[in-house]
Amino acid sequence: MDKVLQLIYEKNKKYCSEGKVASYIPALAKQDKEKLGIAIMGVSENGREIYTVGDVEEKFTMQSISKVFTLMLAIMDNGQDYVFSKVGMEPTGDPFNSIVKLETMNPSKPLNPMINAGAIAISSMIKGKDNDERFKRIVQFLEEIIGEKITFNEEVYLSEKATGNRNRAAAYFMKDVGVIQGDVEEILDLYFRHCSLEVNCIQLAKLAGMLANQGVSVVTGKKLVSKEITQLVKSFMVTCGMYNASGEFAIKVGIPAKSGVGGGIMAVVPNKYGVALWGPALDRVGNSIAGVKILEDLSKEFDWSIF
Ligand SMILES: NC(=O)CC[C@H](N)C(=O)O
Repeated sequence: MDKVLQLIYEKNKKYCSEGKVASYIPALAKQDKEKLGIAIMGVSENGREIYTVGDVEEKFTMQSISKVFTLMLAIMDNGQDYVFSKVGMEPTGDPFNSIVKLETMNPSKPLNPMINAGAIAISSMIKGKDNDERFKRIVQFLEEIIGEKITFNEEVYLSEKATGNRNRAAAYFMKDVGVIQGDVEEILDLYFRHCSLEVNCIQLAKLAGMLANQGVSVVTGKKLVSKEITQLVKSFMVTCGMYNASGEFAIKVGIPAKSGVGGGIMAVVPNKYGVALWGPALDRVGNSIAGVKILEDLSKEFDWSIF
């Protein structure tokens, strides 16, 4: 694995210069687009080693990858019936921050929990006496999976909070039509906070490992999520995880994956590997440009497609 990984890394490094770092969140524009890291965590009982190459120790913000974990918490807090009475299960051909379909859906609800509007609605369902407690529960959930502390990027959080007006528009619309209850600014604040949680590739591979391992932490061996819920979120990752490029990704790579505009991609090879990529240079839909190319090569090389 190590040798192949190195070759695939070298072959695809050039794509970094073809992409662009996200700049609509001003603090993300400071990221170095030449960074690239890959971490692959084995999940089988006798093969829990971790293979790495590149910038795997450096932290980046999870952004949309955090939506997978808030969705699991919201389902554990409220049950599937409630969650999906407010948020749909269908993919979209529109960008992740689009609000165009919010008004035309009947009944009015966001298409799925992986687009921004859906994830904001999911944030409103996380239980806790106040925002600090809700945020702490998200952090603790992630820490339980990887068995170590998770950090938070205050600069990115404040930057998005100051500029995230499209998300604000989606949230106020959803309040108006009854998709979300409660204080809109508080809900947005929780959403911006969980998007600004930081991981490195090694930690992200461990998070993916829990999903590959049907809800059992590969670090602590603790069962944290039911198999049913991990299947549900992996299905969303297949149909909606790579934004409006999810169809092409399913054809070319064929595994559940979720990307974030910080340049991270979390991918899952069921029962085998938790996979993490990080390259802040993004393609036109907002996925790590080198990350997607690397996943295509890895999937071909190791026959990862689930289809
Ligand atoms: N695609 C993403 O990673 C989007 C997350 C980002 N925080 C936003 O709301 O725009």
